[in-house]
Amino acid sequence: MEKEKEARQPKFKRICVFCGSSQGKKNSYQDAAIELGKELVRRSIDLVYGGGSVGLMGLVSQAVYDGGRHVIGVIPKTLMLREITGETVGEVKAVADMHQRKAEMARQSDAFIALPGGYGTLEELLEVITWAQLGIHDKPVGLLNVDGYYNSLLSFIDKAVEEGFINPTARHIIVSSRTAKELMKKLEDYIPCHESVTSKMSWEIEQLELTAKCDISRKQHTPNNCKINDPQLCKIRQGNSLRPAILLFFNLPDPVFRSFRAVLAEQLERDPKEMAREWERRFWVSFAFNLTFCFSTFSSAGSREEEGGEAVLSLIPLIPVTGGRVRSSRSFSIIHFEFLNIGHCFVSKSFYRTPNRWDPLLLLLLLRGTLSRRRNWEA
Ligand SMILES: C/C(=C\CNc1ncnc2c1ncn2[C@@H]1O[C@H](COP(=O)(O)O)[C@@H](O)[C@H]1O)CO
Repeated sequence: MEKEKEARQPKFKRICVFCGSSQGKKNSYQDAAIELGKELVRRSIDLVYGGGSVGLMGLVSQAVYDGGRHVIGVIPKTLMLREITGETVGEVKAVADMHQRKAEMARQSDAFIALPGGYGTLEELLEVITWAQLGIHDKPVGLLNVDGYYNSLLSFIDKAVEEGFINPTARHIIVSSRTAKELMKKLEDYIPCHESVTSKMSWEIEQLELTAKCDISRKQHTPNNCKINDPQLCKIRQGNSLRPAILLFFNLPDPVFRSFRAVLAEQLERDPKEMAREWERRFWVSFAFNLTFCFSTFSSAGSREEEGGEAVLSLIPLIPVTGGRVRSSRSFSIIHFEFLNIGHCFVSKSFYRTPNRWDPLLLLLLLRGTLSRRRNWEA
């Protein structure tokens, strides 16, 4: 029964559809847009698209909306005039510009599909393919090749592979098909097999660094507005405990722990082996620190945020002040402690909500995790 339920779960919750703001000359293009909308509905998938009701965009969004699924139209404020884009069905997300629109559409979706379209569609399609190649995301990208509309693009891409401009493994990023049903199936079966230029996590970290820097410069220019603008972080600063996060870190399975450490080493421009040795040397200091941390709470007392835009967290009452930089993204935050050059940890946002109370079970888990970590400490 459980298995059956699992099998019926859609693989994708939301799919982003790129398509023409014009309808195209052949009826088959319009039929395909409507058919794709209906296929999403049949599979209980919501739609993310560029907003508005013009062209194929209007047809696909109306079909999904009429089928009772959620529709999100992401649209730059300047394009919001009804004369330009028509009425948007469902939810409208206003963004500042075309760059933000693409980022938001990508962030909201689990996969991408391009229907026939013009420059706008091609640009959006090629961008998500490029992002997949660079490892920014690993979501499938499908081309609905209605009546062979994209044959020449696919031949061109094959030529670019032949001529050595596209890596043959990256050719597989594009999944194409002539019908919506078949395309959906292929997208569900898609497994990324190209060599990513770099890992998704490195991109997220890079993004966090940038956000942090932007935050800092924003704060320097607006001294009265220097609070970190993250409700989750505010929760920490109001005194929530991060103990389980530390437990998470210490109890991580070895391969995950090592890959975190490798990412950190890369970020800190350190030799991973040397860093592992240093962590080992400082193990007991690190353990004492984390233990203390485990029974302490965060507070904003002594925060140096105003000065440099960095969150300096006070651990009270056991350690008066220790420094740490907090970088937040949608899915996780990095609390990068600089206490004695140890104690780096990644924190899942969901852990912020933990009730702030002392729990002997947490201590046991910490000890268990720490000791097993100690045994498997080597690089
Ligand atoms: C030019 C026309 C209408 C402009 N209205 C648009 N409204 C919303 N989004 C648009 C519009 N035009 C382009 N886009 C974006 O580009 C993609 C489609 O562009 P294409 O060049 O038509 O392929 C689409 O996904 C939107 O994100 C009247 O034709």
